[in-house]
Amino acid sequence: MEGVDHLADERNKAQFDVSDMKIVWAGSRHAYELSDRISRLVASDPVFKKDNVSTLGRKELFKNTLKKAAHAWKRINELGLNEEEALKLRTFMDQPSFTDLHWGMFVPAIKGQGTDEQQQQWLPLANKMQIIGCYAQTELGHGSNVQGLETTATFDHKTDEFVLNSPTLTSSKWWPGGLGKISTHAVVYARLIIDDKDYGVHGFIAQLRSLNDHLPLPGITIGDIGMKFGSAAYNSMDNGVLRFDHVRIPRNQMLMRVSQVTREGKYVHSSVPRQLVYGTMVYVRQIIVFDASVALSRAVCIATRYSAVRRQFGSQNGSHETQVIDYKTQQARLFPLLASAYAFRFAGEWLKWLYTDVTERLQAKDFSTLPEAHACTAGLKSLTTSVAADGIEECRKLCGGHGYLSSSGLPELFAVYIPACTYEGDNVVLLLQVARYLMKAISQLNSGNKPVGTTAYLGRKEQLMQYRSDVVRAEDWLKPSVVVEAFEARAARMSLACAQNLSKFSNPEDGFQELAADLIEAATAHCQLIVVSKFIEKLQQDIPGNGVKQQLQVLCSIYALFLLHKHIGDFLTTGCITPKQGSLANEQLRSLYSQVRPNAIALVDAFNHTDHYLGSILGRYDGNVYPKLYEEAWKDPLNDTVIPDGFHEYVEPLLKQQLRNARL
Ligand SMILES: CCCCCCCCCCCCCCCC(=O)SCCNC(=O)CCNC(=O)[C@H](O)C(C)(C)COP(=O)(O)OP(=O)(O)OC[C@H]1O[C@@H](n2cnc3c(N)ncnc32)[C@H](O)[C@@H]1OP(=O)(O)O
Ligand SMILES: Cc1cc2nc3c(=O)[nH]c(=O)nc-3n(C[C@H](O)[C@H](O)[C@H](O)COP(=O)(O)OP(=O)(O)OC[C@H]3O[C@@H](n4cnc5c(N)ncnc54)[C@H](O)[C@@H]3O)c2cc1C
Repeated sequence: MEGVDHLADERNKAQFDVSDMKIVWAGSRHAYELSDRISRLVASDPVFKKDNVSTLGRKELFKNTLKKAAHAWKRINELGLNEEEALKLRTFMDQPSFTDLHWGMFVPAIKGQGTDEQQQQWLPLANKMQIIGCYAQTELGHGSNVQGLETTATFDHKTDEFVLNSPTLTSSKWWPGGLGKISTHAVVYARLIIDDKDYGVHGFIAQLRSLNDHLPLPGITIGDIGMKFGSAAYNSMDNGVLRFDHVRIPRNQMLMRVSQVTREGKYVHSSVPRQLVYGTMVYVRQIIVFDASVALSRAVCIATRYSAVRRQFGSQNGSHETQVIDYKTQQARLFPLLASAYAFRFAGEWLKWLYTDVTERLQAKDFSTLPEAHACTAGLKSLTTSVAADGIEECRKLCGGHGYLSSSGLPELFAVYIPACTYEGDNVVLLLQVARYLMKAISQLNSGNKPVGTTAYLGRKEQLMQYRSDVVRAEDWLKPSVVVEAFEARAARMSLACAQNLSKFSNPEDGFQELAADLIEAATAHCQLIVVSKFIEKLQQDIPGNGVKQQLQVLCSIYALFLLHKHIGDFLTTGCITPKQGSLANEQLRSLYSQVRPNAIALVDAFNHTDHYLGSILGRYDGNVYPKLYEEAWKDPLNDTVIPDGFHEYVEPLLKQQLRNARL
């Protein structure tokens, strides 16, 4: 039944204009048109075909990735794509490769931490891909504890060079993507040593491989760290190991925007805060939040479309069985994830704005919003990637047995996505950073320092401690102010309780360690408040399109009330709401699920994912699942022959032996 839209009835039920929602999802008409054009370009290019990658061995997979990365670069140049378009093309290629780190971390690290001269020296080479770089920070012994890194960069007065060295096994760089087999250069994080004095971790540009024959330069040991989780997944990336044996680099290859070393070996710290050495991580965390909405939207799109196609039970007098999407349990698992995808999209948009704002301020030497930018990027990175990773796995279960098939696209999506909970900062470690930020804001309340930005609500401490929700009917929970107040009161009370408990310790650090589990719950409540608030703020904007705003209002209420339901313990124990108000929220949630139901397919269509990008038979736009699943099974390499390799060698003798035994 090629060409038939099996989901047409579902699409006809929609109560809003999908084409307008596509623009809201993309962020602007320009962003929509760009994504639409580039995703189709990639989907129609046979080199970017990806339905066979999960059956490739590591070497074949890696070669296939190199081929795609080279082809992407060729197409970018042939078509004269700008930076934004090129990024989209690599995104829709949908196969992690060394280029992600080159463009995503190496180039931004030089831009953020290099002086103007250093940028002029290195960026033209990197931008033309005459050199390929990676971000070599993590070591075998330390990832989270950046200050604990062991690689050294010792200044040699005589030669005006730094000597890079890996003094211990645990100082081996371990994990950097693109390092293992491809990068010619790296931004290497190492302890700066001058005259036996340790100045802490700084970034250095080091050449790793010859530009003539690609062999490692003298003194450099380098390789891939081996297979990772899943089949294809992140195995298309050459995460690497690197050791330096007294490798010399010129002094001007230390990234010197934040601090400098002079020819005389004098360490000079500029007025720029030292934390800017961590700036590339802030940049990438902000991208990762945006990416979380994309990853979750892919899984939700697959699970929603398939839930409308799949039928189980409920047939009466020969009628159709029930579509599984009509089961309330399916809705209660799926629709909060749909709402979360939208919520993270708008949180990501806001975070991008915050990041741009902080960058502009930094140029003007205003560093005041850097701590807020760090706390928000760290916290939202943690929150959104954890939800997206768990959400992808939930979507797999929502698709029943077929969700476990590689051709559902979900196992691959899960395997490639879950390291996002670890890379760019372990999610727990990052929440602890948020908790520190909150405790600091609270400790400053009495000194007249008014909290600003996302912690401004803590300034209304007295009012929030008095707060009691005035909800009396289920519909009251639809009012944005009612929701925001409840979330603010819960977050404030959790943080204030932690602060009070911390004050009982004579050594605050001991208290912080002891109360860490409570602190990350308070940090989570704060981050959830940010996402809820940003969704609500988005809805205060003018949103054109027939029925679009109404749908987003429903999703926003689902996002908030689902969280309230899930964390009901927090809201009750802090005394923000009563059990009765909690059950009214739940009642409202059920009604909201019914409102989403007719719009569900259109809401996932609004993501505008091509079938190529989704890479899922269950999530096909046309819903033609069964014939395609059946067809796909026959393509498996095991089905190339009727009798598999090894049968005659191992199984046939066994069968024959058993038959002989039976005859005796
Ligand atoms: C297809 C195309 C896609 C392309 C799209 C591109 C995407 C690209 C691909 C991604 C693909 C994955 C690629 C993974 C790449 C890695 O994973 S790279 C390695 C990442 N590593 C990490 O994230 C390590 C995590 N650890 C850390 O960030 C820090 O060391 C920690 C945890 C913040 C602790 O730092 P610390 O200095 O020991 O800590 P602490 O004493 O707590 O902090 C000192 C002060 O600095 C502040 N601070 C700490 N960090 C920061 C910061 N970052 N900024 C500002 N201030 C900070 C603290 O708030 C504190 O301030 P005060 O309280 O003193 O005012
Ligand atoms: C796929 C992938 C790609 C990567 N790419 C790069 C790259 O390109 N460049 C690069 O430099 N690095 C890269 N990394 C490394 C990555 O950034 C680190 O693995 C990450 O920052 C976590 O650090 P860790 O491995 O030291 O974890 P650990 O800190 O050892 O974490 C182990 C456990 O300890 C807990 N823990 C640690 N510290 C604390 C604490 N203070 N309080 C409470 N609990 C704590 C954590 O929550 C976790 O449960 C990559 C990693 C992966 C998986």
